[in-house]
This record gives sequence, C-alpha cells and structure tokens, in this order.
Amino acid sequence: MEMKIGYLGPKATFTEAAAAALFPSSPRAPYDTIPDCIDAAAAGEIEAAVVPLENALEGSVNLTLDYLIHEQPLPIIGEVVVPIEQHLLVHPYYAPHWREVKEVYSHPHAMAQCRKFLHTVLKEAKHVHVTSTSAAARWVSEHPHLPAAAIANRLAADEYGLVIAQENIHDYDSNHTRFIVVSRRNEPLSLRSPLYAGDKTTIVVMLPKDQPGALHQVLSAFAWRRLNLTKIESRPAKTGLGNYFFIIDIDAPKDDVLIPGAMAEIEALGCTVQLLGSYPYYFIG
Ligand SMILES: O=C(O)C(=O)C[C@]1(C(=O)O)C=C[C@@H](O)C=C1
Repeated sequence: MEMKIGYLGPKATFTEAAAAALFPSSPRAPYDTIPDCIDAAAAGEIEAAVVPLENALEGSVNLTLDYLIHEQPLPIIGEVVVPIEQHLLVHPYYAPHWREVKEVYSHPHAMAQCRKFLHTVLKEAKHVHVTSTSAAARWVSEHPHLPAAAIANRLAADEYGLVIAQENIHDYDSNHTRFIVVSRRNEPLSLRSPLYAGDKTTIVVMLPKDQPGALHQVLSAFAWRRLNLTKIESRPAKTGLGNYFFIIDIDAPKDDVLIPGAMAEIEALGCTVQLLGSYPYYFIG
C-alpha cells in the first residue's frame, strides 16, 4: 500500500523512527504538532498520521487521546511499540563543559522520562518544553552560542549536527513508547511485517451518572467473555469535575460475536460506547 505518512516532526523525532519502521518505503511529511498531524490525516492531505500515545515511564500522551476523543475522531488503524533511548545532546563546542548548560530543551514526555537525571546531574538548569525532541535538537543547533542542551535521540544528533554528551539518560531501562496510526480510511493496516505482534480493539465508555457499581458491571461484560483487557485509562469528559471517559484496550480483534456482544451489554447498562479502532500492533525489539 503506497501511502504518504504524516508524523510529529521535524525530522528525526522518535515518531519519525516509528513511522519509518512501519512504512519504510512510503514518503513522509513532518507536522509541528500532534493536532496538526491528525488534522492533516482528517483532511486527506496525508493517508495516515503516526502520533505518540503512551510511554512506559510517563504514561499516556493526553494531547493525543483528548484530541481523538474530543476534536477529531479518526479511527486507529495500527500501532507500533518502539524502544526509546534518550540522550543529552549539545553543540560540539559545549561537549567538554556540558555540565554547565543553563537550559535543557525537550518534549515534556521526554523530559519526564529523565527526571532523576535532570534532578541530580543538571539540578540548576531550566527546563524548556517544546513540541518534540527533534524540535529541541534543532533549536539547540540554531543557537550554538547559548549554553543549552536537548534531550533527543541519536538520529536528531546526526540530523542537527549535535554531539551526545550523555547517553541513555532515561531513568529506567525498560523504556518504550506506543505510537498509533490514524487514518480517515477506516481499514486496519494489513502490513506483511515480521514486527506483527497481535490485534487489539480500543473503545471509549462513558458511564451513566451516579450508578453504583457501573464500572464493575462494565468490566464484568469483558470478564465473563474472557476478553483480556490490556489498559484502562480515565480521562476527564470535560463536562465537569468527576465526569470521566474510560478508554479500554481489549487484547483481541473485533470479531462478530464477543466484542459486539460486550459493547451491546455495556450500552444496555446505560453507558455510551464508542469504537476508536480495531487494529494490528507491531513491536520493534
Ligand atoms: O517523537 C518525539 O520525538 C516526541 O517528541 C514525542 C514523544 C512522546 O510524546 O512520547 C515520543 C517518544 C518519546 O516517548 C518522547 C516524546
């Protein structure tokens, strides 16, 4: 399938690496923000958008979840999990005295994956959040005389002429990020890839107001069907304090019986249910 793929840019983000792993021979287009990228897919400017959804250390990328639920409900057609190594990048001039940097630039999720490092090694440096890890690297390369560092990957060091002052500064070894592929063409990806690891289905459930045991009843609709849930996340419905959506990942493709049955049962309880997608997932070891 020849598709133009949008990703959270600029060049050399982790998101671009995820897009390249899934679609090695497709042309790619960078977008400055996650909403820009999802909007471009909704408008058909690109066939699909790759955006980050969840990190093993820092949790969900709320911007992605909220934008898909509240603003631009595009179906999820695939997912890829990528190992993440965060490095501290500086201009070559600052390599010998990188400990003296006064500002560290990165995406908030990348910064959060390196909290202990920042707290202990660069205690005095100011943290500056930007739209992506490679946007941080680009900014540092464009300001060679400022004592600034970026947290980003090796691709970004090469792309923007920076050097790695400290390798692997993320706080815990097992660092991975899930990226999703969204497209207005509502067809699950069908890549013949050795990275394929299974299929899952994501739904969003809104519980009826003040109904004791409602969440328990929702969960039992999956439990007695022996449908394995791999994630439950609550996000504000944005209609008032205490009102939440539950985003539920089911470790199975949408079949004709079990998942529709569970969804119908949950609706009968008075919940609203929305399918975000049923899609294959891929894993980069
Ligand atoms: O793709 C990038 O480089 C990003 O800046 C985004 C993002 C994210 O939002 O999770 C992607 C992977 C890492 O977990 C850190 C940052």
